[in-house]
Amino acid sequence: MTAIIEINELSKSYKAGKAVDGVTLTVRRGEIFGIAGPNGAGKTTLVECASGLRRPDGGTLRVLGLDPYDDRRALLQRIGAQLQEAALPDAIKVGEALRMYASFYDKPADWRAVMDEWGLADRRRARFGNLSGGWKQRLFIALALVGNPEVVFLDELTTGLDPAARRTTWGLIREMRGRGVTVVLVTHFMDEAETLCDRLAIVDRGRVVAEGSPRELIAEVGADSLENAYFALTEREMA
Ligand SMILES: Nc1ncnc2c1ncn2[C@@H]1O[C@H](COP(=O)(O)OP(=O)(O)OP(=O)(O)O)[C@@H](O)[C@H]1O
Repeated sequence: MTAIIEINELSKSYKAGKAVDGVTLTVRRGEIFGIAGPNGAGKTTLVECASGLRRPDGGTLRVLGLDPYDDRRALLQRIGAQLQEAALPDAIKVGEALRMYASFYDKPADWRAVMDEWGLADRRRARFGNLSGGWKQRLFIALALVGNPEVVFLDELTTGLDPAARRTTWGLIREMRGRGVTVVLVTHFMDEAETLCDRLAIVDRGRVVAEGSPRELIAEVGADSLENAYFALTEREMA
């Protein structure tokens, strides 16, 4: 399988210290790849480096064959990123948001078709601020896809959702993969990673402590679930 993201010995420090400390990992085209780890492990920093938002201090990083920071104009045309809630004004309507985001891309998808595909047509005139958490997430997914990206980065997409909305969102993420989009998913939920991810990396203190399919990680430490494997791999954090 072709690598779509190749990260080699990547490091990034802030004033307080190293956030990413020699990370090496590969994401393959067409997979759902999870990044899990305790608070402050460096997951968001890693994703920000991969999507061209931060410049790493060391190591190499290629996304779709591009250097995310130096080639970020070209990269931004080919990736999708989940917005933070604050990125949209409450008053914007669903249809307006999709049309606006489509205009940022050279070769966008047909935003009306994306709106239909993701079940948002009935809410086209609804204002963002009036949507429930589940519908906001659905809009964020549609906005991440409106540029026709090859890779999508999702950071804690299901945090704060009720169980039904979470399950629906899992279905939407699988649908993305079904359409050939590679998905990088930062998550705190091991049930989510176990059911959704083809492979994942567990990151702790800026380093990858394990990488593989959920089954491989479970076998690596002889656990009975990914959650217990996660605790075994990161347990010194708990002490
Ligand atoms: N903009 C920033 N300036 C300074 N320090 C930062 C910045 N962003 C993150 N950090 C620090 O870098 C480390 C890694 O943070 P990061 O947000 O990448 O971790 P994370 O794994 O995504 O955490 P969480 O699960 O809590 O979201 C933390 O110690 C954090 O305090």
